[in-house]
Formats: sequence, structure tokens, C-alpha cells
Amino acid sequence: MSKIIVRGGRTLSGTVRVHGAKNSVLPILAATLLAEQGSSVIHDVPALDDVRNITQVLSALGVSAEERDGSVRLQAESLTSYEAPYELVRKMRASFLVMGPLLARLGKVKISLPGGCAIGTRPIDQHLKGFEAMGAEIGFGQGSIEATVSGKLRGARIYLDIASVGATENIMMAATTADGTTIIENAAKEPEIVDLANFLNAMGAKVRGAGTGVIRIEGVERLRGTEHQVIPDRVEAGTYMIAAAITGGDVYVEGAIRDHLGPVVAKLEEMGARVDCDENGIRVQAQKPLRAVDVKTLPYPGFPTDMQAQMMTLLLVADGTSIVTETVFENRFMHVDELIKMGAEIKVDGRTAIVTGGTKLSGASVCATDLRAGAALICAALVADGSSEIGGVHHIERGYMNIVNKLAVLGADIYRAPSPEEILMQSEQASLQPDVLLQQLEQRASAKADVVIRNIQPTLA
Ligand SMILES: CC(=O)N[C@H]1[C@@H](OP(=O)(O)OP(=O)(O)OC[C@H]2O[C@@H](n3ccc(=O)[nH]c3=O)[C@H](O)[C@@H]2O)O[C@H](CO)[C@@H](O)[C@@H]1O
Ligand SMILES: C=C(OP(=O)(O)O)C(=O)O
Repeated sequence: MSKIIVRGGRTLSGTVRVHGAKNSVLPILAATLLAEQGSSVIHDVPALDDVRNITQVLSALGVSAEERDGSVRLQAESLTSYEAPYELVRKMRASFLVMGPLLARLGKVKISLPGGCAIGTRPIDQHLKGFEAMGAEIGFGQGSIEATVSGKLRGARIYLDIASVGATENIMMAATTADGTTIIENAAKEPEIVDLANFLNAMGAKVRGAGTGVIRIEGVERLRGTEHQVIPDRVEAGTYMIAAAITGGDVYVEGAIRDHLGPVVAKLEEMGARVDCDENGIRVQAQKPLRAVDVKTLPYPGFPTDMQAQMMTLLLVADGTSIVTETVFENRFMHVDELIKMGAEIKVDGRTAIVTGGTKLSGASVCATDLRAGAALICAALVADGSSEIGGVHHIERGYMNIVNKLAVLGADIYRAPSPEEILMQSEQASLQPDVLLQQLEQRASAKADVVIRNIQPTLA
């Protein structure tokens, strides 16, 4: 298994640029299935495992995809299958987002049940309730769902019991070419919903109200391919903001949009960090001791659950005791046990965690159980005494592109140790002995960090 090794104690400074939002790009790639004419070009697509995975799902359905310099061109004029393969869907929940577009486009879909994951059971009842209201017949068998609709989907009024991001997106996509108007009540309001709606509208759809609790979709005859720039990743941005604050650093997060990060900015300011926002990004400086604050996760515009683990880690270095409440997922405190291995004092009671600030963290061997837990462990390792070894890197690489290089550029002492399989593969490609390659990789990792730090420091004058 690959590992991320961090030696704590470096103060981060410099500029880091965020990539396109994972949680926007996944539904947008699924939505390209709706283009009956022309191709779609999506810009600022991050090279993430999740993106590769959904692209493979699309290919299995007959979409051709071509990547160049972070832009992906997709052609979905002639789909060849209505079946999303089990082995791909099981790897990633978001691949369930092809269900709405396939129902709209082909009137038929077979897809495996996505199942739960480390952070919760994550049912899909609200997605299915929406499709049924629009006339789909849904059957279950052998771990998969088969849905059909005779003729076209019909517009319907759908009230979501939970403002689910995925259900809002799936239903919104299905409704674009339905007969009549669909109204989604208690819709999710996340920026990624707005980004998807903008993409759909550029394809010819008529979606109004995205970003509010009521979304109205008037069905149109057909959609065509278009070009779209994905919004910057607010969770990646927030993670670097926390990394800056936890090390008492000074970091400009280029591309971060203040309006998307309201609660994270507010909490950092309440803690005593200085946050300056301009139209190109957000600068975080945290040279003074930070204060404890309470945090409760909520659907947007509340504090994002995807930032809870990182924020909890920051609270470990604050003065005083903080209370963190997770209301979105029922099991999103898996990072706590790992943080405790590093010396953290945290007590969990149901959906609440009591975090004692000011405890010294020490380097340890820990494991990321999910994507944001992994980001939180990296943040903890940045301030811990000594070295930490973080496993479960594949979780982290689902959502953070080049995280090790980006942090190294900011001054972190961080290195990604490849797994034996990766070393073998790379040494074969480079025609080198595995131990020689490993030595080269290690030398390159530290040399690169030093060079780039020297270049970047003056930009923060
Ligand atoms: C790819 C993507 O965009 N992922 C994000 C998306 O996930 P995702 O779209 O899966 O999250 P949802 O908003 O659907 O889930 C929120 C809550 O609703 C529950 N629920 C959801 C659907 C349903 O049919 N029934 C039901 O009970 C879930 O179990 C969870 O407790 O939003 C989450 C909440 O902001 C984020 O953490 C994820 O990063
Ligand atoms: C939970 C997350 O993603 P996903 O819904 O893809 O599992 C996340 O991005 O933190």
C-alpha cells in the first residue's frame, strides 16, 4: 500500500491553486449522457480516481471521452448500453448519477445498488421516489435496480424528505427532457447544484431556481453538447485554508470563492485567524493562538460535512474546548480514533464530539478511512511532533489532485511513498531497478519542495 509520510513542524506559506470541483464534475460528466447531438467539452476536470471511474462508466455506456490538458471532450450521440457495470458502480457512489440521464435518454436503465460506505448507509430512496413520481417502474434483483418508463418521463411535483444533493441532481437531469414541468421541493442548494443547472441550461434545458429550495424544470425536446468550465473545488480550498491555519501559516488559496465558503471563513475568523478574500482567491493568516469554537454541519449554506474532519483537527490546536456536531451523515467520526492515536483528546457521544484543544499531537502511523478523514490526518500530521505515516491513500486520491506536491510547494515536509506494486510498475516503465527508482523518487521529492518554496515566497510580500 502507498503511504503519505509527513514530518510535522513546518509553517505553510505561499500560493496554492484549487482544481475544478469533484462534486460538480461528477454530475456534469453524468449529464453529458443527455446530449443527443454534438459533443460536450468540460474544462478544469481534475485528474482524480473518481473522475477516471465515472469516465469508465460512461465509456461502458457508449460515450467516447478524450482528455487533453485538463479538458475532456465527450461524445454521447449513440449510446450502446443501458447497463452501468457493477464492478465500476460499486467503486464509487456518484456513478449512481447516471441513472437519471439514462432514464431520460433511453427510458431504461440497469444499475447496481451503490451501497453504503464508511461515513454512513447512504440510501437512495429519494432518488427512486423522484423517478417513480415521473412514471418510472422500478424493480430490484440481485443487488441491482432495473427501471423502465413507457414513453417519456412525465413532469411531476416532488418533495424531497431530505435535501439530498445526489437526489436533486439525478431528478433534475431526468426532468430535463420529460413531458411537462417538474418541481423539486426541499431541493439541495449546494453550489454544485447551480453549476450542474448552468451546464444543463447551456445544453438547452430549462432549469430555474437552482440554488434555492424549489427548482422548476420545464421539459424540452432534446439537449445538445456544449462547453463548460467547472467551478473551483470549495472543499479542496477549505482544506488548504485549514492547513494554513493549523501551521500558523500564511497561504493564498487561488480560485477559492468566498461565497461558496461562507461558514468556513466565518469559523476561521471566530477562531482568530485573519481571512482576506478577493475576486481571485482567499488568503488565510493565523499567526496568533486560535480560540475554540463550536461547529455543526448542515446542508448548504450551513457548515459542510465535507469540512468537518479537517475543522475538528484545527480545533485540536485551539485554546479551549469545542463541540462538533455532525447532522448530515450518521457515522462521520471515523477520523477520531486515528487522531487519538496522535495524542488528540476527543470524546464522541452519538453525533457530537467534544474536542479538547491545546493538546500536543505526535506523529503516528494512521489510516484514512475516507477521503476527508485522510485530509484531516494530513492536517494533524503537519503540526505533530515527529513523523506520521498515513495509509488509505487511495481514499485521499479520490478527491485531492497532487495534494502532496501542493503542500510541499507550501513548505510542508511531505512525501508519497509508492506501494511495492507502484514501484515495480514504474521501474519497469523507466527500465530501472526498483531500489534505484525508489532512491530517485525520494531525492526528487525533497529537492522539488525546496526549489519551489524559494520561488514562491516572494509572492507573499
Ligand atoms: C459526489 C457528491 O456530490 N458527494 C457529496 C454529496 O453526496 P450525496 O449526494 O450522496 O449526499 P446526500 O445529500 O444525498 O446525502 C445527505 C444525507 O441524506 C441521506 N439520503 C440521501 C439520499 C437519499 O435518497 N436518502 C437519504 O436518506 C444520506 O444518507 C445523507 O445522510 O453530498 C454530501 C452532503 O453534502 C457530500 O458529503 C458529498 O461529498
Ligand atoms: C463524501 C464525499 O464524496 P462522495 O459522495 O463521492 O463519497 C466527499 O467528497 O467528502
